[in-house]
Amino acid sequence: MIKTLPDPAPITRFLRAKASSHLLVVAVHHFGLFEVLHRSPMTRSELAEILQLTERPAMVLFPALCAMGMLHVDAEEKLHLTELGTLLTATHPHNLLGYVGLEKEDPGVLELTQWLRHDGPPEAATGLSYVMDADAPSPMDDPAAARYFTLALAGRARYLAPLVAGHLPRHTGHLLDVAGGTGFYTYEWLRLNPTAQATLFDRPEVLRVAQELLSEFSNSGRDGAANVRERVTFLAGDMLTDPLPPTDLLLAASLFHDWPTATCQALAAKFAQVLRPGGELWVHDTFLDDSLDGPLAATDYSAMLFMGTKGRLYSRAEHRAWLTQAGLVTNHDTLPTGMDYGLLYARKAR
Ligand SMILES: C[S@@+](CC[C@H](N)C(=O)[O-])C[C@H]1O[C@@H](n2cnc3c(N)ncnc32)[C@H](O)[C@@H]1O
Repeated sequence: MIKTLPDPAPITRFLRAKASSHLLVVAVHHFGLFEVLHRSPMTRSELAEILQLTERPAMVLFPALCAMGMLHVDAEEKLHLTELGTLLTATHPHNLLGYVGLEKEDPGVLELTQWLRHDGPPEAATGLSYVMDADAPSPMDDPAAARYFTLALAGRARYLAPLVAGHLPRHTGHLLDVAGGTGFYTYEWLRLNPTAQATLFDRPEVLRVAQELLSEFSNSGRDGAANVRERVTFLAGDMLTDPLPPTDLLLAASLFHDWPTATCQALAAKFAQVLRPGGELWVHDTFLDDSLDGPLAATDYSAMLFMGTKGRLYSRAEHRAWLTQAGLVTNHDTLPTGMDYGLLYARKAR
């Protein structure tokens, strides 16, 4: 049935398209970015310093403006205005500053400006979804909010999980699905691997919802679905601080994009440690291009994540750097799944 469905990517692209609009207005009218670059091309870090942006906001804003065709990156890694971008500078006789300025007081634009300046909400960690750490109470630990946010991901997981499971190795061993949410990625993989075992690791309130969804999955009548239940262990915990069980395969689906770079590095190292020799760490996510200038679907998604979590989207090269630092062996395979998502993986030496 899944194969006959259209890829829902256009829906999520339109859903997130407001991010481009808001980022453009912020850059033009609240940060003066186009005037700065009009005076002189410069590297990302030089521009971030002038605009007083830290790494995460800069890595949301600059790739987005490149993806929109307003900036480009030269061979020396300097950002320039494109010819289109110069239409947003005051000295251009045909500039559109007044027209774009009609949106500068839009509440979404003002909120994004504030978040980019603070690298997050002005009051620490309030309003963040999908993350649980020591900074503030998490909605993922509130029964109603955990149910709401987990079920919000169910449609995406139902579509993508069979595609992900089809790419993951066939195995008789153990899969650890960290921050597994609904559990659909685990259930679909176990269906294809009839003697394997899996652990779904997440917050306790999320796992309550995942157990209900497993009942639905087990009773679906699909081939191999009925005996999945007896091969899943639900393990509640905090992936940042609690020990994780040893495993042959580890799946990190839509996980790294919720966290800042330093946390991603620490998690990659922790995940690598629990892999058995020859084990594999699989990442399922949307990736920025390694050139950090698109694609637009990714830069819009990255801005939406910036406004809701502690993370952003990262490039494959950024992921591979963490995995290599963690002692794993990476490769250059790119495995698209759907909805602008893809897989990458790294192996632990035997
Ligand atoms: C964006 S969702 C991804 C869920 C699932 N992997 C998917 O792709 O549908 C992030 C998940 O991370 C979980 N999470 C956040 N902080 C966590 C923590 N400290 N320990 C364990 N899980 C955590 C959340 O409860 C949520 O289910």
